[in-house]
Amino acid sequence: MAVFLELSGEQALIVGGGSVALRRARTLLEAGLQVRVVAPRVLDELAALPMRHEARTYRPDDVQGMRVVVAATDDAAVNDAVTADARAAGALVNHAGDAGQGTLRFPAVTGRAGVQVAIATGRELPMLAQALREGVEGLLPTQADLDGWVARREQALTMAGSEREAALEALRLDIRAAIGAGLADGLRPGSLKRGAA
Ligand SMILES: C[C@@]1(CC(=O)O)c2cc3[nH]c(cc4nc(cc5[nH]c(cc(n2)[C@H]1CCC(=O)O)[C@@](C)(CC(=O)O)[C@@H]5CCC(=O)O)C(CC(=O)O)=C4CCC(=O)O)c(CCC(=O)O)c3CC(=O)O
Ligand SMILES: NC(=O)C1=CN([C@@H]2O[C@H](COP(=O)(O)OP(=O)(O)OC[C@H]3O[C@@H](n4cnc5c(N)ncnc54)[C@H](O)[C@@H]3O)[C@@H](O)[C@H]2O)C=CC1
Repeated sequence: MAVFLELSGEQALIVGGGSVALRRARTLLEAGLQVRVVAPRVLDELAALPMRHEARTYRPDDVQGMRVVVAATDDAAVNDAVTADARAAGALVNHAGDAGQGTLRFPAVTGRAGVQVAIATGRELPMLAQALREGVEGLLPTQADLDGWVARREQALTMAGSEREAALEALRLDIRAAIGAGLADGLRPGSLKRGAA
């Protein structure tokens, strides 16, 4: 199920301190969560982030009170245990090595000016998610586009009856045309390579 979560200010636990933990820490901090990391060793880039680090191995009571838990150690048995403990404690949990055990999957994300696009492949194929993300990036409207469209929509909503419908339809067509222009640009000959012809 695809949803956008509003978890600003909530507590998150990341178990593990490697490159996956670093990616998850950046995502969670950007979303405004308070991040605690439990791992004997963490990457320097992770240590530099505004999070609390406890330099030790995982203990089952670490998940208590957490809204989000990430199991990202290099030990599959530990990740399995963290995931089971977190589920039992009612937290949302991501298992880095076997996402199907958890309740949270992390998509490839792109966005601009509040518009967000998240991509999941329904399997473990991150390079497809990354390629699709790159394809979508060029379609994102600018802040000025968005401001103009919001103003036009608000104006249309003050109208009544067929006038309102016509104004909304004109806006819909203009938005589609703008996105379509971005698509056409991305599909110029040679810009999409499907392997040897
Ligand atoms: C299930 C999922 C996790 C989940 O949802 O919890 C998952 C699983 C696994 N990834 C693996 C490997 C890598 N993943 C990345 C990068 C990303 N992986 C992401 C998502 C997901 N990865 C979810 C499915 C997404 C989907 O397909 O819908 C992205 C989009 C988001 C993010 O993680 O931040 C982010 C790109 C962000 C961006 O650029 O926008 C890189 C680095 C790179 O490519 O540069 C590598 C190393 C290269 C390689 O191996 O490909 C492995 C093998 C591990 C092993 O070695 O055993 C597994 C596990 C397995 O396959 O079992
Ligand atoms: N979802 C994804 O996109 C990806 C998932 N993976 C999976 O995620 C796992 C982790 O990958 P990396 O971050 O590259 O690992 P890594 O090897 O760089 O880091 C492992 C971390 O786990 C910590 N750790 C080990 N035992 C622990 C314990 N008992 N308690 C707390 N911390 C402990 C270590 O101190 C270290 O910080 C991989 O084993 C793989 O299964 C790997 C690459 C991408």
